[in-house]
Amino acid sequence: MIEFHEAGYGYGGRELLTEMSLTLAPGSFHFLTGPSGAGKTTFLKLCYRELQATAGRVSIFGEDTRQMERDEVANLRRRIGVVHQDCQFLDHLSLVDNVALPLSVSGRERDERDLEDLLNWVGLSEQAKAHPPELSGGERQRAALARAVIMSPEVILADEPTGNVDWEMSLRLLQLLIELNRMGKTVVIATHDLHLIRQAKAQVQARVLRISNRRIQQAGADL
Ligand SMILES: Nc1ncnc2c1ncn2[C@@H]1O[C@H](COP(=O)(O)OP(=O)(O)OP(=O)(O)O)[C@@H](O)[C@H]1O
Repeated sequence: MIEFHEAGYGYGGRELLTEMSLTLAPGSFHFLTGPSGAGKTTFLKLCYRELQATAGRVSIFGEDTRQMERDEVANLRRRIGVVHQDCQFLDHLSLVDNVALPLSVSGRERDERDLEDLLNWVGLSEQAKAHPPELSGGERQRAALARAVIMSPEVILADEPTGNVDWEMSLRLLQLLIELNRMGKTVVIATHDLHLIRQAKAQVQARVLRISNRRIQQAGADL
């Protein structure tokens, strides 16, 4: 589904990530961990071709991302839902309009019933008309997850989806991501939270990738 072949990423003469070879198989569940600044967000950006590898190659859905035209990139992005670290909402739009935004951007029709079901799934039906600044951290994170899945993507990439929320809300978000995985979606979660990883491993077969010294490694059973 997403394959790294000796891929690396550098900028300004500095190599941030190097010699990454790995496959994120369809339906797999991965955690991505590593110290702050190690390159987790950068790795996720390579997974949805927000960035291009500066060495080696990354293939997404069997396509080499190096020679992609703009419309190919747009097509690929529709198949990948991203939960950004900072959520990035438009504050003048209501929560439901923010969640539905990817539909209007891609010219798809919006089905109010589907939207209602989706907000219900993330427990935000009551807040549908609220504006982002009125939402709590946990509500924002759940709204960001709803927006990431509105286009029925095959892959969900979540960048610190449980940052700034309490443990109870972290577990709730984790359950939603596990449900998505059980529906067959490929899930990658970047997180510092080792408790969350342990919790997930009790429920789902998750691989843990750790970025250390610019390289990505599969973490051992100690996690
Ligand atoms: N194109 C670029 N130009 C300059 N700096 C960059 C570029 N790409 C990444 N960086 C830097 O590389 C480092 C890794 O960033 P990244 O956000 O991927 O790390 P991270 O592991 O997600 O960190 P955190 O856990 O703090 O979110 C940061 O210091 C970032 O500022």
